[in-house]
Amino acid sequence: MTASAFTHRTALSVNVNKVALVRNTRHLGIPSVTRAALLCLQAGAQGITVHPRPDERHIRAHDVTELAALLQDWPEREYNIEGNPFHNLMDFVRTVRPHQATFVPDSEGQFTSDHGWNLAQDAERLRPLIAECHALGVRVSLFMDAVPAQMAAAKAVGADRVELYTEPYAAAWGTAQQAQQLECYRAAAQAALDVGLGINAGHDLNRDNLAAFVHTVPGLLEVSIGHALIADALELGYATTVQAYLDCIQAGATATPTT
Ligand SMILES: CC(=O)[C@@H](O)[C@H](O)COP(=O)(O)O
Ligand SMILES: NCC(=O)COP(=O)(O)O
Repeated sequence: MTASAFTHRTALSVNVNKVALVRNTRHLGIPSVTRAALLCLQAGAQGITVHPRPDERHIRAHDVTELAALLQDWPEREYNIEGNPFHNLMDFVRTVRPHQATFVPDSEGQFTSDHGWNLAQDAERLRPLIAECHALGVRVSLFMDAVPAQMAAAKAVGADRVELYTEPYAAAWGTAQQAQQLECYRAAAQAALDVGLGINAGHDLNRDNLAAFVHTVPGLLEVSIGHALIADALELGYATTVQAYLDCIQAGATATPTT
């Protein structure tokens, strides 16, 4: 896969972790992760994101390879794999060579991502892994807190982009801290731009808080959104789905259904 084919500004990459989470509660293969990804791509999403955690609570190894095969049929769309490169991420990167690897400093079994890299501590360990990704043709984004002073360190270690961790912004949405939080992200993005980094963002972005973020944060290349988007997809689809089941019941009551 080549990163250069992907040029859309403020792309939406749909994180399908939560589809796998539901799928994993039965052995029936539904809902299908690849089918969900296909529907998102058909609906216009510019990319697909997964975060295959070591405990496989949601995305499993076969999902990563099946999604890579799907993305081969969508050459202008982006495949982004997130994870800790000191745990399982690099195995996926070496096998699949996604357009982008997002390095996230999660511990094994972590509930969800809740902080960015401490580069004062981890830069030297990250440097060779970033170089390996580049040798494989894979862009590297580092998951970072919105701290302007950290952006030069992200550039210095060899990252192409940073993904700004947006949970603090999302938590401040609708409170007196909203404007102050937005300013933190604007300043962090400007600092990243100033040193030549691309800017991604994600975590708890949703239909309420997204527009102001896109409007305020300069140079925003990509947002990856999973939890809220999948929840919305469920709710926005209830009416159609309930009607389809009522139609089945009606069909069974009025005629002998074909088997
Ligand atoms: C890096 C990031 O913010 C997302 O990958 C988030 O951690 C999703 O992971 P879960 O779906 O396991 O919460
Ligand atoms: N990188 C963030 C991501 O992929 C999705 O995060 P969330 O929307 O599930 O919080």
